[in-house]
Amino acid sequence: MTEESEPLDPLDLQIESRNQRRSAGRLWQLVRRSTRLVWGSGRLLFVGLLVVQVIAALVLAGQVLVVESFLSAVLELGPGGGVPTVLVAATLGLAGLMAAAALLDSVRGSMSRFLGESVARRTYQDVLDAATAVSLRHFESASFYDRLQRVEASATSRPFQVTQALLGIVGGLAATVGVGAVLAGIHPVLLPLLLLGGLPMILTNRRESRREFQFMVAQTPRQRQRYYLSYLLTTRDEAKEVRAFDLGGPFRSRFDELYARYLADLARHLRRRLALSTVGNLGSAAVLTGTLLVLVTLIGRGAVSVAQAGAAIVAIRMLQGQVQALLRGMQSIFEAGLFLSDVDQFMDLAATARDEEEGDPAPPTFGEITVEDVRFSYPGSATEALRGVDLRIRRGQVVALVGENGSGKTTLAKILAGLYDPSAGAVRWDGRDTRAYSRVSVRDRVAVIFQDFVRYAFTARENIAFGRATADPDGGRVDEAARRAGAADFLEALPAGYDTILSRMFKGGRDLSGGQWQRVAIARAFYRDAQLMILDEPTAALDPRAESALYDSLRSVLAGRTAVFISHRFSSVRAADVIYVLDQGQVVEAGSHDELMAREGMYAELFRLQAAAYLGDPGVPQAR
Ligand SMILES: Nc1ncnc2c1ncn2[C@@H]1O[C@H](COP(=O)(O)OP(=O)(O)OP(=O)(O)O)[C@@H](O)[C@H]1O
Repeated sequence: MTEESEPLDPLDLQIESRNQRRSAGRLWQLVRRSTRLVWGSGRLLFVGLLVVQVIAALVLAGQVLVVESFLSAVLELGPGGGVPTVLVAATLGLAGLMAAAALLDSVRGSMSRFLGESVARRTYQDVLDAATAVSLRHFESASFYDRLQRVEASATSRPFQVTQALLGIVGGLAATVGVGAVLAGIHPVLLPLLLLGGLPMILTNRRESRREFQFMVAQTPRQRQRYYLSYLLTTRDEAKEVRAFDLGGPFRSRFDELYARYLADLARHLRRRLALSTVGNLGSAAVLTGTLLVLVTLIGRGAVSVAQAGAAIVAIRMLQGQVQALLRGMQSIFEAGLFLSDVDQFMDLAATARDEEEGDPAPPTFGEITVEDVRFSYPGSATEALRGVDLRIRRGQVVALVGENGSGKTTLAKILAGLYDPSAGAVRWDGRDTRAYSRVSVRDRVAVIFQDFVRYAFTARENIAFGRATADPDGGRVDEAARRAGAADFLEALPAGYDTILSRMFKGGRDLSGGQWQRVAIARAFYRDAQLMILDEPTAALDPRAESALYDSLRSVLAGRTAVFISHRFSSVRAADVIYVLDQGQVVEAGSHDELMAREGMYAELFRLQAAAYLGDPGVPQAR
């Protein structure tokens, strides 16, 4: 897994160049971005919470005032005298305000939890939309997976953090202003002193959240390896092989090792964070001590009364909490801001992909598809998978692609299906470059089934009808597609017929054999009813009878449509109208079976090799 020799991945650079400035401007920008996010997810609740925050701030300020009158009434109490009305009122007022503060706190907790979940839902929707919209080429990049992992993880927790941070800032500000005004009223010098106490924390918080983000970025690749190992150890398909090869132990050890490294890194990271926050807290405590000393001096000089001093201490205590809430909110928003930029950049990838999707709709059908000098390299790969491929496919033809492993057949199929754009050269439909059409409309005209088609853990009907998922499933067409693919008999025999879930993962579900699954996948392609059908090794798992039946019926199923199929079985290939032989990313031969046999080239050699293996012809070598 050495990355050094690999070409630079452009997504890496975006993280490197991430702007990590901390300034009032950036804070303002983040507050606006977060407000947009929260506002878009639940404006009523958000406004309600802001109102609650402001009321809570007023209640706090009110408490300081009531404490002052309470203390002066207590100090004026003479021995043996009755309890004055003002003291009773102050006591009741204080108790009422404290109860109100506690109540507001609970209300705020419930409301903000619900709002946080609503924001998470909205973010998750956006992330999933973007993940399905991004260009397929991103799925070739490790950095893309790292970012996807971070963004997915952030999508559930960070919106909540952003919501809390915003509310913390608003609440902290309101309370600081309210209580601060009361404190300034007691003596103006106390307020700036107290606010100064927040400064050391501002400075250390900045570094702390930057460290946090860097730590997360550094951990993501190893974290993904860990998730992958846990996936291998807990998923059904992998369970067979993991047991057969007794891989459970080795995978567990790797998992443990990765976890241990993570914990060691986490411990180091937390120690550094703790050191930073200790410095910040000690700084604040020093300023607070100074403030209290000033207060004592002011009492000594008679500049404030004892009752005022008592109220000031309560106010200082409260303000300290509020200033800290404000700072925590700011830190949180900076911290979440780094993740929000991650999310935004992820969304940008999807926006670029959507641009690629723009263009005229592809024509409903075509007379001829030409592939002209097409070249293609996978992102991050130095070698070309296709090196100047030319092809001509006429409407109604059955075209076969053959060649040895890694010769570029599947890559060509992906390009024909509109999943990738060529790096150079063009694919033309009746002379027009397909890049002029929206890719989604090109893909709409194509039905493609890859070797590693997906086995959806949904019903048999859905597995077939996903061939055209934008329309409601059509029962008649599902039956028809299944019949043509030779899947109808065994699907009808399932406990709930076409409504049986094709997985043991869910209750009442049944699994199918490899060949049966392949027929379901072929039925999915038939159901799509597209002008061009691309089948990548469609019969690899079929028994000889099923394979022969499929090819016998292929032309009638196609009914004048076009098919491109990839196969290593020459018995199926020979019936194709045109066969293209690929070798190391280039077409080296093309023609019908008879023409290619007469040429005595690569095709003839591979064909004879396979035929000899079947017939046991001792005159032909059976392996190279
Ligand atoms: N996602 C990828 N990223 C980088 N290189 C890839 C990727 N997929 C395939 N390749 C490389 O591109 C070349 C062509 O691969 P391709 O899958 O098109 O071959 P193929 O002819 O379909 O092979 P097979 O018969 O084994 O299915 C190979 O060298 C392969 O290693």
